[in-house]
Amino acid sequence: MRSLSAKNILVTGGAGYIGSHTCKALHRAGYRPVVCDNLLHGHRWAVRWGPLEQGNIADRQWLDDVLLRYQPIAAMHFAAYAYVGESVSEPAKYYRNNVAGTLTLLEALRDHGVERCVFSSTCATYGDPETVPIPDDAVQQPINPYGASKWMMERMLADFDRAYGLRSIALRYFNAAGADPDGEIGEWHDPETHLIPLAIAAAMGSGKELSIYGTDYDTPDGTAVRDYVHVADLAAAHVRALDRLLAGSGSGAMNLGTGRGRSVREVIDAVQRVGGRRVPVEEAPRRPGDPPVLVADAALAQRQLDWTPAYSGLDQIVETAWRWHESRTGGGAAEQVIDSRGVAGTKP
Ligand SMILES: NC(=O)c1ccc[n+]([C@@H]2O[C@H](COP(=O)([O-])OP(=O)(O)OC[C@H]3O[C@@H](n4cnc5c(N)ncnc54)[C@H](O)[C@@H]3O)[C@@H](O)[C@H]2O)c1
Ligand SMILES: O=c1ccn([C@@H]2O[C@H](COP(=O)(O)OP(=O)(O)O[C@H]3O[C@H](CO)[C@H](O)[C@H](O)[C@H]3O)[C@@H](O)[C@H]2O)c(=O)[nH]1
Repeated sequence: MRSLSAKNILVTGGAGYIGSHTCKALHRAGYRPVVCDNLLHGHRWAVRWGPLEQGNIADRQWLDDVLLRYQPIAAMHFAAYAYVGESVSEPAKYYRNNVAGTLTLLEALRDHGVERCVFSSTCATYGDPETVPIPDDAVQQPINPYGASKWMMERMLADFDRAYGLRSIALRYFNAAGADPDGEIGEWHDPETHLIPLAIAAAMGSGKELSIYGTDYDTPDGTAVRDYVHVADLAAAHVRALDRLLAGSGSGAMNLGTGRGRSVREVIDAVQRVGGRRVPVEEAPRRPGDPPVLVADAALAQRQLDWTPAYSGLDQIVETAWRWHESRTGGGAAEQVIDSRGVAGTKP
């Protein structure tokens, strides 16, 4: 059966955290997100604004079938593995899924005449930056396989543009955080490694102290500094990038961040302030591969997409994340589970 909607957008990884929030924004903007996700890290409950096609982007036959049935006018490509630490110990897994998977996807898009793609890139492509805030045209020198895989994916997209006319915008997000302001969806990674959900879980009594990874950085309070940007702002930027491509713009790449850095201790203070509960902490050594400071200069997104973050105040981010976490867990600790790899995580 063929769906004749002229506004179908193929969204790989649309059952994941940032992808699902973007599906909601796409739906609001009048598009129909067609989610392609293998549900390895994504959730069926997060797919609410269009159909779910379950499969792996490395499966060309499955992709052909989906592309034939929906005939999307563009793609958004979120599907990837994104654990920096794991990418160091298991690089093959990252190059296989992120790079080889993307190659299969791009070939399929090319062969089915899909000529527009918005891509999830990351500040991890910059490595340890020379200048902070990091300009959009800073040198990309990734320092871990995850960042390298994303850099390679950007390169592939640029080459596919030159050779086959596939126009793309790579959005290099800084630290995605927060949850849908309406409380419908939110962040649920398993295992969770991100600072804000871990700090909230610790405050709610997960029984685990929050480790502060590094207190000896050359920063005002000694802890690492990041640029936290609300996931709803990222979602809005994706829709703007898509509109821009559909209006005929050429390819590009740009940062998405607020331009404001927050230290780990500032984030902990915000969680305590918003949640009204203490975050139990322990000081721990630096996490390998963590740059001291990552802050965006998002001038290009401001100029080309007319994008400025609307929800990315730190307290706003923490409030939405706290509410989401509370709605999933009832304000207590989430059930602890051990997955097949022996990694501790939480169950929604
Ligand atoms: N979370 C962040 O702070 C952040 C920052 C910068 C960039 N990014 C990038 O944004 C994207 C989304 O991140 P997220 O935090 O939402 O991650 P996520 O794990 O929640 O979402 C990724 C989704 O892709 C799916 N997926 C992975 N490999 C697949 C495959 N081969 N075939 C089909 N589906 C597959 C997963 O099941 C998951 O639903 C990723 O590409 C990530 O690298 C995230
Ligand atoms: O338990 C924790 C977890 C994190 N941190 C610190 O908090 C900061 C933020 O860490 P996150 O794990 O939340 O985010 P990252 O900056 O490591 O990672 C994000 O940015 C990366 C680019 O560097 C990738 O794009 C990745 O997908 C994205 O989640 C870092 O300084 C980290 O060391 C802690 O102190 N304790």
